[in-house]
Amino acid sequence: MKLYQALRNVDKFRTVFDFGGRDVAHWFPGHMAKGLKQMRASLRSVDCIIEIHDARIPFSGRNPVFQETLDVRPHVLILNKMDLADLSSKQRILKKLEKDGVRNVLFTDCLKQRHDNIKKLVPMVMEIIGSTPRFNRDENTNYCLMVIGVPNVGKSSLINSLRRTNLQKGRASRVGGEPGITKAVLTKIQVCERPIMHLLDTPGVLPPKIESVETGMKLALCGSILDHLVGEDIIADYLLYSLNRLGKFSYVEKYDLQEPSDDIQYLLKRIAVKLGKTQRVKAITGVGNITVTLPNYTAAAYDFIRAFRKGELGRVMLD
Ligand SMILES: Nc1nc2c(ncn2[C@@H]2O[C@H](COP(=O)(O)OP(=O)(O)OP(=O)(O)O)[C@@H](O)[C@H]2O)c(=O)[nH]1
Repeated sequence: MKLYQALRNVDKFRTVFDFGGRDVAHWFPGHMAKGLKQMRASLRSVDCIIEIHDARIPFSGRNPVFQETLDVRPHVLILNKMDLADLSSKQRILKKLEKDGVRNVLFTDCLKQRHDNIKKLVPMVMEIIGSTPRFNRDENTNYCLMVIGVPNVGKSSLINSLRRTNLQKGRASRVGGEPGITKAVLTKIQVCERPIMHLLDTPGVLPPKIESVETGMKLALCGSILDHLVGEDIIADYLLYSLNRLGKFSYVEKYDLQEPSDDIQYLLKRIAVKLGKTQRVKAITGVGNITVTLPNYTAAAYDFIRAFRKGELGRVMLD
């Protein structure tokens, strides 16, 4: 995509997104409150909290209930899916997090077979625990960590990655493409032999109250809220708005457009035609029956969102 071509359009892009008076209350399934309660109850036996969040939204959608635990236990924030994130402003992110009291941050890509930062986690945790008086069991050399995070952020993948790295063992935790796959509450899984370290895997929990519709939309875009609860069409529109705002125009070439567009209907039509996601519908008109070809907007929206989540539309920073 030629930059000058794209820049010609910049004035045409929306500068704010119209959420159309949406209410996020129903995006938070009730069963998550139960998960949170169980996690709180288990905190006593935990030496360190590993909070995992999406690197594309380092400030949005972290559960404030998790943040409360920061004062209670040592804490590491893992910003996962770094392969999908534009980390050119990494220093700004780290500074802002530090201002918010988050000092131990690690960026990870859990899909990589061997990732250096995954190797760093155990030593980092040991150092943090070592510099904090151990609360409950001075003599005990076994460590217990709790992994927390919003749905679909990669908790299971992290655990599997740690086991691969530290124990040369395979999968212990089921990885899923849909939010809410980790259903069994608090499974204890060993991730290291020396020292003996266990992790409590927890179900993904969303904040009880999502701070704004925009935060909800960012969580949805990153796959933490079931698409149909929010609506594929609006997620796709928010994605287009975000890509344009960030100047990420690789969708133009991918979908054979002439130039960037801010019109989601137009884009979805093009995607539907390109991918053959169209339906032939019989229409009865005043002059007889005709067959028209209609784009399947929902299927096209889904494809657009999926391409983004696979990283095919470029790396982004949504915060
Ligand atoms: N690109 C990318 N994808 C990842 C990464 N880590 C995990 N994923 C993918 O994200 C999806 C969710 O991963 P899981 O490990 O099941 O996430 P989870 O947090 O355990 O999910 P819940 O059980 O729903 O809470 C899967 O499709 C993973 O393959 C990463 O570092 N990069």
